[in-house]
Amino acid sequence: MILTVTLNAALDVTYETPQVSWDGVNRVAAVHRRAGGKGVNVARVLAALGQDVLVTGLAGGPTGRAVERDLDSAGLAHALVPVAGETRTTLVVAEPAAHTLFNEPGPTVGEDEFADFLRTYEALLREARAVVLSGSLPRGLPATTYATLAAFARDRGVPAIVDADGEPLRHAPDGRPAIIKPNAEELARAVPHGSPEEGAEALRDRGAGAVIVSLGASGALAVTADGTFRARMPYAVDGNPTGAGDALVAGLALGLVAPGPWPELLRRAAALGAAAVAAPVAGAFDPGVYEAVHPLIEIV
Ligand SMILES: O=P(O)(O)OC[C@@]1(O)O[C@H](CO)[C@@H](O)[C@@H]1O
Repeated sequence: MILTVTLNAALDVTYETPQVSWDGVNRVAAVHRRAGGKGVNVARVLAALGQDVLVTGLAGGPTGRAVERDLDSAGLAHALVPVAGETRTTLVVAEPAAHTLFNEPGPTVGEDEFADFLRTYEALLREARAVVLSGSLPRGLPATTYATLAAFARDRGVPAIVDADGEPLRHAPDGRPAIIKPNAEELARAVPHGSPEEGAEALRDRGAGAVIVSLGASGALAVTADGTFRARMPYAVDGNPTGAGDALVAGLALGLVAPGPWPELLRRAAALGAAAVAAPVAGAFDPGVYEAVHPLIEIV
């Protein structure tokens, strides 16, 4: 199976509204509530593609239980390690032309709780063909956490993908993951000087096998051992971009369990990202958009 790790799991709430009045009362047209956090979204996309997946991470309190119940009802296998703190809620305010996110920081995790997680992680790695390490870290965990988890997996022969921001992204190459996937803003924060290509090369020089930069409607950039490739999108897909990066990561994870030429892997990953924009909530994608856009993506 493919293991996805969501240390800062969330109950994702999406409010659809025609227009927000920031100093007034807003009536919400539609509400979606479901288990989220980036690794959960990756797992949803992989499961929809017929892959065997398992969700792990940390969950606590009534919100953590709501996350587990929602994973059960989605038919997603999970082994979330309990923590004393309360799992967070994230909120997307979705207007037709703007999507505003409010991400709570999440619980504070103790050393003993993380040690419990490591024991579970080690056991699950024995069955894993690839591991995805995604999203923010809850308070209490060091910025080296993803580097540690990637190195742990690598030592056991399991390739890892890291999708992180800030200090955890800066440290990620130290764990020598197979792939690091920042978006352009995250990459610019981690490597402030130079172009996205130079930034990606810098992360690769420091230990990542490949660096894939998601560029929103402009596609993606891949700096790999086989060369540098760009996915150019034929058109911009309208919708909710929240979770598009997670769908792209799901595509990259497929490439770790069934390797192929980078141009093909990148085209599929970029098509999944675009198809996720067409779905109203993170973790979903529109198969029709995927089929339509996939053959039109140019790889240069
Ligand atoms: O706060 P993080 O962990 O960086 O991001 C969390 C989050 O906003 O990312 C997903 C979209 O990628 C949402 O489903 C989710 O809750």
